[in-house]
Amino acid sequence: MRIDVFSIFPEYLAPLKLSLIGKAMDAGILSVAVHDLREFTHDRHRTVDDTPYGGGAGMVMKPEPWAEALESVFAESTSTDARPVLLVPSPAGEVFTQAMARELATAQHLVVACGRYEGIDHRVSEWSAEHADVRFVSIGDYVLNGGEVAAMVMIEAIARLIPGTIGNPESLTEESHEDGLLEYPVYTKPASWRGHDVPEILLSGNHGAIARWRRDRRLERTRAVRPEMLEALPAEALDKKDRAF
Ligand SMILES: Nc1ncccc1[N+](=O)[O-]
Repeated sequence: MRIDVFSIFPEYLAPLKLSLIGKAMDAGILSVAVHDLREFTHDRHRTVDDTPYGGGAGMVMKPEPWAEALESVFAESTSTDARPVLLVPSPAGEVFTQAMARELATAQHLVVACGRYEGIDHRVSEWSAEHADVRFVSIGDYVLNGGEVAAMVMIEAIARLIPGTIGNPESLTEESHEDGLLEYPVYTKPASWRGHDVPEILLSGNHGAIARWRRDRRLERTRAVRPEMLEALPAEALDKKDRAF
């Protein structure tokens, strides 16, 4: 997968080079390029914003720098069969979920437009729709100062699902939100620590009982913290023992 991120604060995206994403990039599984939007301006002040038509506070990002920036990578989209996906982090977007991360992990080319100020001139997304699949996506119902942090969140959630990125794919199976239940509590040595002991069952070596215990903890935690997730589960996802729990 190729990811191109555009921002007026490219240094905000520097942490992407660390840890898993860094390794995936070194392994050639993933390429992430961060571009400075101001490289696509031509005036002395490298202007990217202007006052909003219709009045109102704040500034709006001008269309032309964005069009030149996006054009520079839309054209390079290696795969002719799949159009690039343009992700626009926005509080007005569809909510980002694990299911969406899985869907986007199959894309060949992701382009992320990090807006600042009051947002990007809407015509940019209209124009982009001729060249890419445009998705406005929100990471949550709160307002950030720009799209950069949201871009980091989404890129990490997506990139870690690309085969080969995570060392042990097994570790992806029983994670929160992967199959509709929250994950079970985890423990490691020492067995007894400051008066708190690891649940006996986990030391028993009885793998069937351990699997049941873990499943019960997942049901318990999901019911306590996210009951709506339990309601949303398809009937066949819960076996008889689950329902008895
Ligand atoms: N919540 C947000 N606030 C500002 C920009 C982007 C955002 N988001 O969720 O993607």
